[in-house]
Amino acid sequence: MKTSPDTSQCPKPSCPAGDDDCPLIIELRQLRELARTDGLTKLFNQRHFRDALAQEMERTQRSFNPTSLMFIDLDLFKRVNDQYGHEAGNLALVHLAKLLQENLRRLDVACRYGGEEFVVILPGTDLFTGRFVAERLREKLAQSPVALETGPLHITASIGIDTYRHSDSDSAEQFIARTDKLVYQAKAAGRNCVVHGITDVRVDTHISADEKAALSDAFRSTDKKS
Ligand SMILES: Nc1nc2c(ncn2[C@@H]2O[C@H](COP(=O)(O)OP(=O)(O)OP(=O)(O)O)[C@@H](O)[C@H]2O)c(=O)[nH]1
Repeated sequence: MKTSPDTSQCPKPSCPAGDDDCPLIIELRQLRELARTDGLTKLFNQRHFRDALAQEMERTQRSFNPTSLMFIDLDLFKRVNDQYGHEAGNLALVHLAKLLQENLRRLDVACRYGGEEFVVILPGTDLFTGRFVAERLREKLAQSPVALETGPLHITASIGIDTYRHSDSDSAEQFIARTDKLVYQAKAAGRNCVVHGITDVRVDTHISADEKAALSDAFRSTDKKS
């Protein structure tokens, strides 16, 4: 998974005198990275998310490969802060960020959208596979408590997932809005669950028969709370 801003496409700031160790240039590069990183979780921030999503949607238009988008919102997080303190809340946010880093593919883009809300862009991923990934993350989070000094803290998240296809005419804002809305449906459904957008699920032809079978099994339990 991409865990730090990919600035490889942009021209790198360079020293006019050709000094690779120029302190000003090093600082400029660091500032550029900071502008796209969330300070607490070290994931990408919302600014990078918007640029990356626009890029993937454009890629979908050119390549016909769908792009899936996941919104992940920690459940009853205010209660965590109120009961265990803001520092414990911060640890929970870092815990989720680490879980995302460890359980996503290299090309997936995980970002902190703001507060206790995270987003993941899944390039080249249809809704069928995306739902499977979302359910796996939901389950992993529910089963891996945050290790606080006072003991384990169990947290869960509500997840919305939707897909942008070549035939879609949505803007990035519309795609974001329709996916974000699904999180509210997941909250209304009782939290700790995955809600997806469209239902005409298509099996990704690039996955093996074994993977398809595993996905089908997982799908039967998808959207259920553990
Ligand atoms: N510790 C910590 N808390 C944060 C941070 N950003 C936002 N929060 C807290 O996240 C909480 C979000 O609370 P709400 O929006 O009421 O939602 P919730 O309690 O998670 O309830 P539901 O979303 O309905 O499950 C607020 O108490 C914010 O103060 C942060 O960076 N660190």
